[in-house]
Amino acid sequence: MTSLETELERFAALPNVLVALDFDGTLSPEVDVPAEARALPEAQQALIRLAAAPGVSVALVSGRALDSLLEVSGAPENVFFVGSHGAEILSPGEDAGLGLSDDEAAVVGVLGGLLRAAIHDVEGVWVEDKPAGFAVHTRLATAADAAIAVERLDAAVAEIDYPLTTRGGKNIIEFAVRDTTKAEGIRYLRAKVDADSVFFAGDDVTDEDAFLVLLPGDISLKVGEGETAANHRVASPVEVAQILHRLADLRTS
Ligand SMILES: O=P(O)(O)OC[C@H]1O[C@H](O[C@H]2O[C@H](CO)[C@@H](O)[C@H](O)[C@H]2O)[C@H](O)[C@@H](O)[C@@H]1O
Repeated sequence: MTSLETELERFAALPNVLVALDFDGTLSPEVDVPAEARALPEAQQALIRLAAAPGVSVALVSGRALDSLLEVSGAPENVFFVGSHGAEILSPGEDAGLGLSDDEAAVVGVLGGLLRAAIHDVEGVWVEDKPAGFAVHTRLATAADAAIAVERLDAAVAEIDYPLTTRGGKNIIEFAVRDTTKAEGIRYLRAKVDADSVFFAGDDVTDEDAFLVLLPGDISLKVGEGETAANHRVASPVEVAQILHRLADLRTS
């Protein structure tokens, strides 16, 4: 396999490129309270450098609700923000809107109560509201309690007569009325900026959807352990930040 350095050099020499990045676990180390997550300062600095470089479009492609991503990312305004696993897209200078249908809004209204009732007495498990559904966090629960929560949640959502999308992730299970994935986000962005090549880095199972729609000549970077379709791997967000700075150096040299 071609080395990452060789691929970065080729990528940086192209006229028009897209650098797309997952947030939690990729730019930010994982923390117990999602609202307290922040991009590493080195990563934030690299985003600013890349977003200022001619012919480079930068995007954050996250499972977070768009508002939450805007709050924690610290990214400059001239980047693309893709939230809710591709359901919310904010392009620089444009408006974003999810626009749930009445049916979708009604399901979200009922779903939250069912999920909360299902896990209310399971220690360390809590429900995060999102625009198109909910994320149930189990990071602070024991493995046994997390398993109880998942069993109860499965039973609760079975009561809903609607084709919900369920997504797993790191200490999280999500239920949504939209079935978008990060693949749609990457496809949209590639076309929007007419990218000659795409770099995408991510750490979680939902990032695999994005890796799977990358094309020959794109660069895929998995962060941390676990099976992946990506071609390259690093151990942590610290190394991601170093790679982004290397890209910025190559692009501006
Ligand atoms: O696609 P991402 O940018 O990786 O977002 C995925 C989810 O991120 C958040 O949860 C994850 O990060 C938290 C903070 O580090 C951590 O506490 C939690 O265990 C992780 O699952 C966010 O809360 C979710 O809404 C996102 O879907």
